[in-house]
Amino acid sequence: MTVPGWFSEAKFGVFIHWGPYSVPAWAEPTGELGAVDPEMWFAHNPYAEWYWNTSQIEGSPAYEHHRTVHGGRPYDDFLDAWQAESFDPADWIELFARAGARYVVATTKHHDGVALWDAPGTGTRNTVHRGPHRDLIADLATAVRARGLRFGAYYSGGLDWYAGRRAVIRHEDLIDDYGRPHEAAYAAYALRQVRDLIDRYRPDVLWNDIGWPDAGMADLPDLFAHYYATVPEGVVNDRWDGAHADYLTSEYQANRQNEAAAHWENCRGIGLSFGFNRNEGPEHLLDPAAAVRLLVDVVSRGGNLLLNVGPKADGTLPGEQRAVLEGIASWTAAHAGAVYATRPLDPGAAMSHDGTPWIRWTRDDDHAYAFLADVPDSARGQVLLKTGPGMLDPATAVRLDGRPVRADAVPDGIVVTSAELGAPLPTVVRFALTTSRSVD
Ligand SMILES: CC(C)[C@@H]1NC[C@@H](O)[C@H](O)[C@@H]1O
Repeated sequence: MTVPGWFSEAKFGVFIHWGPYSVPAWAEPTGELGAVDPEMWFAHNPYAEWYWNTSQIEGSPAYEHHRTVHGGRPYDDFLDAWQAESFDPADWIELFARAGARYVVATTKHHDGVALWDAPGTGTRNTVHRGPHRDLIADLATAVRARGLRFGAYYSGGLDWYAGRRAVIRHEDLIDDYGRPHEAAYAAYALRQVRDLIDRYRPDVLWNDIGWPDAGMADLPDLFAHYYATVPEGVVNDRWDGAHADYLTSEYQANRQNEAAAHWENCRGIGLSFGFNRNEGPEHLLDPAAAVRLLVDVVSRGGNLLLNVGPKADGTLPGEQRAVLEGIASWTAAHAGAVYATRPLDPGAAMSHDGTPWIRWTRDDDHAYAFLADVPDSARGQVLLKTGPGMLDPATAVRLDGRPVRADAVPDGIVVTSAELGAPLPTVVRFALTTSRSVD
């Protein structure tokens, strides 16, 4: 499993889930994938992008909502209701870039089968011919690359409730493969669309989801060969039913075992949903400090964070989600050097710590970076960093935000003394790695 340098150095990407589901924008903020009782999941799905499915499960709150608010109208109506009248891709990408994102992955076709480009086989059921009347993938790819970021394409190969089987997925009668389409006709349909995405947009990331149709598995070696020939620095995720993976993915708290891989990416929403969910309040969203600490934790363990935004149907980013990205941006402005193009610090060199204080580490060739947060008042501005003997030079301690810091060697590490260490947003102290010991 190998990845191009740009991907391993990127550390942070932004995911975009945008589609007809952004019109109802309705789900129950039940909880995080991996922490919700699977028996509850489908009928109380917190993923607003699953609205077509959830709203067809009789007795579910989404079913009642769809009946009473939308009169049980066909889901297809939401494509025409989706106008994207305020869509300004450059504004989105500017915010993502300031927040420190190095790549952006956009849904090109989610499970509802609606394409955000003039996809072959969709006729007029796409955003070029209906709803926004725009090639949203071209708009986004152009804006992303104009800002110097990499562009990735998400494609739902394993589920397509329009071109594939329309089985409503309920827990109690869960079809062994979630009602996924496996027939040859759908496999050909999906293959043609992914090849079109490659040829038109040359995505730097090929992010497939929910696997690939059985009848199409034999097509994949040639598809990947074509992809790498077209995009030499391209990278492919792991959701192709085992056919191939340049890196592994985890989602919220699910598949965390994949984070032991050499290359991995954790993805989640800023809230509990990928598509915009009007029912989410501040209590359901990461605040800036939690988002930064999630990024730091993932990077300290050698992964990338792909953090999702769910735009509204009009093309604006929800204010609460913008605020989180702005918070990440202001922290990143002073601390980028401790995050990007770094790698995990050998556990033997220094210990991370959960709780109070919260401690994480990264390193580059010459320095180690300690991230400190939630230092209790009782610590009176002092934190013991448990480090291996002679690995870090306390005399070289520098706070990246420029505030004064003192570091003293003690028998089992280094004591750092500084004011205002207790912020929920991490304070970063940089140390020179001594040449006396290799810490790799
Ligand atoms: C991680 C993200 C891409 C999620 N994958 C599983 C989907 O069912 C979900 O809606 C979302 O796209």
